[in-house]
Amino acid sequence: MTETKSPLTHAVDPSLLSSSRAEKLRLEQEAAALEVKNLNAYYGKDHALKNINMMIPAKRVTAFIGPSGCGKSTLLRCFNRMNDLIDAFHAEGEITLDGKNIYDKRVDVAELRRQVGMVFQKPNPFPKSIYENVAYGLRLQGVRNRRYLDEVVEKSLRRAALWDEVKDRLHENAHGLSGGQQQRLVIARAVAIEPEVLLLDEPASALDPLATLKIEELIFELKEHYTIVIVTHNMQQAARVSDYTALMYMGELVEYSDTDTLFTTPAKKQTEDYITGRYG
Ligand SMILES: Nc1ncnc2c1ncn2[C@@H]1O[C@H](COP(=O)(O)OP(=O)(O)OP(=O)(O)O)[C@@H](O)[C@H]1O
Repeated sequence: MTETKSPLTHAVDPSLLSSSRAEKLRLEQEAAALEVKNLNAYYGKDHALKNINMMIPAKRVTAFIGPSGCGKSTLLRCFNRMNDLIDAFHAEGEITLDGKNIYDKRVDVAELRRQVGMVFQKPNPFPKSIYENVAYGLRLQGVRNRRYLDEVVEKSLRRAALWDEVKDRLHENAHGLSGGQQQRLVIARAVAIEPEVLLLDEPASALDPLATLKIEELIFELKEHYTIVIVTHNMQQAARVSDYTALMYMGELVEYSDTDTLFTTPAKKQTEDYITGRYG
C-alpha cells in the first residue's frame, strides 16, 4: 500500500488562511513603515537579538511568533525604544521610521512614543473615567477645547469598537469595565493621539475567547489606519489576523514572509517543525 504523505500536518487550520487575503501579498511590493538594519540587542552580556534585518510594511498587520524567550517582545519594544527604560539594555544597528533612525541621539523619545503606541498583555487603564482615559494624551499635549476633546473621545472609542457599549457611562471609572472592554479602551487611548504604528504585545492573552475575537476583529479594522505589529504565542491568532508573519528563535529571525506562505509552504525546515508543533 502506498502511503500518501501530506506535506504539513498543520497546527493552523489552512481555511483560516487566505479567506481575508484575496490577493497574494508580497513584502517587496509594500511601502515600508519601519526598517530594521543589522539590529543587535543585549541585556548586559545576554545577546537577545542577533543581527535582525527586516521591513515592517505600512498599514498591514505583522505578527511575531516563536517560542518563549526568543526575543519577540524585545524586538517589538525596540520600535518605540521602551527597552531604554531597562538599565542593562543596549542596542546596536538601526531602525528607521519613515526613513529616520529612531536610535539617533537627536530623537525626541516622547514624540517617538506618540507616533508608535503600545498596548500590553494586561489591560492597564488609568484609575480615571472612561472619558479621561481616552482624553489623557491630548490633555498632556495641552488640549483644553471641550468640544474638540469630546469629538476625539467619541471617534477613538468608535474606532476601538467600544463606543456603543460605553457612550452612556463615559464618566464612570474605567476599572468597572470588563477585561476585554478595558483592552479596547486602552486601544482607544492609544489611537486618540493619532499614532502611525500600534505595537500590540499579546493583547488578547488575558482575555476570554469572545473578547479575544472582538480584539482580533478590531485589529483587522485598525490596519486601515495604522501599521500594526503584534506579538502572539498563538499561531492560530497570527494566521487569523496578520498579513505577514515573522518566526523568531533564540534571538534570530528564522523566516519572514506573507502569512499564508509561512503557514502553508515555509521555506525552512525549522519553520515547518515549529508550525507543525514539533518544538516550542
Ligand atoms: N528586562 C530584562 N532583563 C534581562 N533580560 C531580559 C529582559 N527581558 C527579556 N530578557 C531576556 O531576553 C531574551 C528575550 O526575551 P523576550 O521577552 O524578548 O522574549 P519573548 O519571545 O517575547 O518571550 P515570551 O514569549 O516568553 O514573552 C530572553 O532570554 C529574556 O530572558
